[in-house]
Amino acid sequence: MFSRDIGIDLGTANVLIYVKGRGIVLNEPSVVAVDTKTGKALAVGEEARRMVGRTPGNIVAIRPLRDGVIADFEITEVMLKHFINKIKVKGFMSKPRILICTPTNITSVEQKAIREAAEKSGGKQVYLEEEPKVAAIGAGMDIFQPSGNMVIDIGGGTTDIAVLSMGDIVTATSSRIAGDTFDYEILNYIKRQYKMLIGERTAEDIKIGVATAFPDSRDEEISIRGRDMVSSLPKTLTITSNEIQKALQEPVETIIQAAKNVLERTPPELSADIIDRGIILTGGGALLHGIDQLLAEQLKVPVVIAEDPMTCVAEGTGRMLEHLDKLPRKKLG
Ligand SMILES: Nc1ncnc2c1ncn2[C@@H]1O[C@H](COP(=O)(O)OP(=O)(O)OP(=O)(O)O)[C@@H](O)[C@H]1O
Repeated sequence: MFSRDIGIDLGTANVLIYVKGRGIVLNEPSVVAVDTKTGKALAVGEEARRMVGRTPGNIVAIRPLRDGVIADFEITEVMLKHFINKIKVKGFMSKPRILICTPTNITSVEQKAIREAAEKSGGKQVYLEEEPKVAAIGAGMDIFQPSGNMVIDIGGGTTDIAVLSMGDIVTATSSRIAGDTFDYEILNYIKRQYKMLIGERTAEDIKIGVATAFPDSRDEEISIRGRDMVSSLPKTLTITSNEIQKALQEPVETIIQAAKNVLERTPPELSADIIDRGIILTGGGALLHGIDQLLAEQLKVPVVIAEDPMTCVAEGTGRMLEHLDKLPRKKLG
């Protein structure tokens, strides 16, 4: 066993771990299945995700980071420990230095909790770094030059929007409207329109399978199953892209508005750079069909989806691990 530095994208939907010299070695959902009678964790990650919405009464599948905050400190710690142990078993390391990415708007209490969870999971030194900065680096932007770069990272629980220059954030905002909100809006739409209850997993399948953010740009159908609210019996429905585009209008508009606010607060020289370089979209929400097209139309700036938007943050931690010794003292644990 030897010590290696590791980077963690501690996301509300997925956790990715990057080991220096190896690349991404773990990519699992941020879910823990807990026995409510004993309080014990029964499964973590992919195994626990398969249980979401399908557990008997005494087992709950918890997403400890729901909505971009640490909703459950203890379970977050259990999850982190489990994942770090899992890669240790593969023989990667003893006491690693850990770089963890967090959303921009987390409180100092939450920062402390993440740091402590990482330390208790075996981290020798823990460094915290803001997610949009690392996402931009992972997407291949050179944020260390004196010029403006803009990134919109749409994750499961948070959307982070930032303009970066000379290695730091110039203007930024973080919103809790992201991938989970899209699922929630779809679930509510089906409830309102068809009086049918569906689970979160089905809502996500609809989003991936047929949804679009840009009107009339996608023409797909999906057959879904749920429970009829009137008869309480199982029911099958066909849902189309057009109706889901309308159901998602409000949260999509909120993200556009947040991006406009960031642009309005951006110094003009940097705005000019952003027109030249375009905005980079990262995070799983960047894969929402048509979101790039709509943002480009509304913001009047070119918009590009990163090559592999869901791994940008983890890849970014990988690049930052090369310079861990040079990170500012304030970031040291
Ligand atoms: N093809 C797709 N179309 C639309 N949304 C998608 C697609 N693929 C994944 N997603 C969504 O991306 C989100 C997860 O993205 P990601 O893994 O980047 O989030 P995270 O980093 O865990 O969250 P956060 O940044 O909020 O902490 C989920 O809401 C998921 O449904």
